[in-house]
Amino acid sequence: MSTDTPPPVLVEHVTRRFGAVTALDDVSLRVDAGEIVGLLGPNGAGKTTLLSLVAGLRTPDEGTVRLFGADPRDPAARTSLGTTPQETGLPETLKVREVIDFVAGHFADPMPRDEVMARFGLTELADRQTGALSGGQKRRLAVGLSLVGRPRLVLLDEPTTGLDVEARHVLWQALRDYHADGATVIVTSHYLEEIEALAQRVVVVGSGRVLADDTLPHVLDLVAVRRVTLTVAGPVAGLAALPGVHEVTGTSEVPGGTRVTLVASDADAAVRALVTAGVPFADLEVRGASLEEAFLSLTTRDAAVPPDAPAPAAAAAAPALPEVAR
Ligand SMILES: Nc1ncnc2c1ncn2[C@@H]1O[C@H](COP(=O)(O)OP(=O)(O)OP(=O)(O)O)[C@@H](O)[C@H]1O
Repeated sequence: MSTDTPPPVLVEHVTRRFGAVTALDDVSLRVDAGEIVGLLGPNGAGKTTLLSLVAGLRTPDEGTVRLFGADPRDPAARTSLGTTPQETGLPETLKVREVIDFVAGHFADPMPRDEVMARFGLTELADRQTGALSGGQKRRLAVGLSLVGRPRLVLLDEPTTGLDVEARHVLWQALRDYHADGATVIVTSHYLEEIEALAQRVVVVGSGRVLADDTLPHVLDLVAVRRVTLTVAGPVAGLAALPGVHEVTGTSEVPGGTRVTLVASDADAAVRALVTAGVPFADLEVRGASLEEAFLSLTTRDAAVPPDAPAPAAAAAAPALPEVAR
């Protein structure tokens, strides 16, 4: 492939608002051919909006979006695109094989029906009406349909939400196989597990901004936030400034002092600092934080940094994407 082949996805300084809500705020993202990228972020982060811009379903208020170098609203560019939205309506009375054939009829060189069904564990269900499929089966069919046209780029919005473990694994394997065949894949999820199963590169989106864009291991480190809960017999002001601590939450008065929870990226450093500083504490508990808390701490850390200030964590987390060689 020549070096000047346009990437499947190029998003530059895109802002998209819905009334007073800024769903995306100066977002840049480049995805090169053959990448499998996870978009990770809490509800309302802007993931679906970003995919809808890439798919040409919406237009940005500011900035540019290119799909294979073209305007995503250009039907020619979209012929290389396969998408599965969060919710898919399937014609209830059509059988699985009929729906696949119907979609295949729109493409010059579709994936054979048997191959679609084999990849997604649907072979036994070929003659079942889609209205009689389970949620997981419907989802597998919906994702399978997005691949019928052999797209070079696949956008999947929360492909396995609500599925049981087995259905989830079938879907993940099918997506990994399709990626191994050479496709570029972008998948959104709230679930770290899903992103871990699929993505090599992870883009963390929060409050409409790219908070991190890195390899899976680096992002796992970044979101490995801990909750350190302890009872402090004395003032708690100042705990937020301890090394490794992002924020102090859940303060309540209890016998013996104040019960506080520290959200920390480095619980060991925080506890060492507590001891070194001679903070009188008891009933220490250290637990893994939820992904939502990790997002929150990433968001607050990012927001706390003035735009011009050198910010190691935020700078490492959010490189200027178009310039970054991947
Ligand atoms: N059509 C719309 N009208 C008004 N607000 C919208 C619209 N679409 C999205 N938003 C708002 O934009 C923000 C981003 O939403 P978006 O659906 O892109 O987030 P998301 O990360 O995909 O969330 P989820 O994980 O819940 O799907 C949210 O605050 C949402 O309420």
